[in-house]
Amino acid sequence: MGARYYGIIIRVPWNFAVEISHLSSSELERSGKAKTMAIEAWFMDEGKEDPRLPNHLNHKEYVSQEKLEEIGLLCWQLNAKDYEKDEELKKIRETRDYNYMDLLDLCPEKVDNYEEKLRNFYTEHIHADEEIRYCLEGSGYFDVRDQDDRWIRIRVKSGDLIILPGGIYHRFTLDTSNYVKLMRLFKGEPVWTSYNRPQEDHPVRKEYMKTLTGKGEMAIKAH
Ligand SMILES: CSCCC(=O)C(=O)O
Ligand SMILES: [Fe+2]
Ligand code: NI
Repeated sequence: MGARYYGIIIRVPWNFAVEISHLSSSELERSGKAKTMAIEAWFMDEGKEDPRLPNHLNHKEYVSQEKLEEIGLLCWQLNAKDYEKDEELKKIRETRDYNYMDLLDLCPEKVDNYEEKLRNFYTEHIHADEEIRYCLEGSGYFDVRDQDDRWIRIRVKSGDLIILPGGIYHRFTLDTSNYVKLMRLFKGEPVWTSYNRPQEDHPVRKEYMKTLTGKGEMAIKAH
């Protein structure tokens, strides 16, 4: 005799079901107590002159963490004051093999060729590897391009850890506070090489573009 079917139907609130179906593997990967509260991000008005201002659109348009994950970004909020002993950070580093670490104190007294570095940071580029930055003090803006090539501005402040996937077009600027202290993490020997746009033939760029298409197709199938 086969298993008997008792006809139990579990009703799941509709929006709860939607939330689960939209849980990305990255969200599932993020375990532990680290807060996954959305980091602040918005679409940029590209016509504005001062890159260090927030440069919102006239009608502010914020970007969700889910949207950021769609384009391959990951972010956590940790306790920056405790970075030397933080178990959450330790776990992220262990899980993702980030064995390299250094600190970048972005001020003219501590950085050689400060102005030139800032200019390079704000020149649209990609890397062959992930860019992992953990903001310990101060703040700044990471701008990333979305699927439609629009700039999304991501505000990082003390406690924000952000991972940009290899191949994503991005840039960085200080904000009007003019100071940031960042931890840089890396898997193995660090490579900081930047490839300025256009890089459509770069193999890592091509791989990255495939991850976007893949997600698009899945989304269509799921509907
Ligand atoms: C100041 S760290 C962020 C700048 C950047 O994109 C990079 O270092 O590659
Ligand atoms: Fe970069
Ligand atoms: Ni959907």
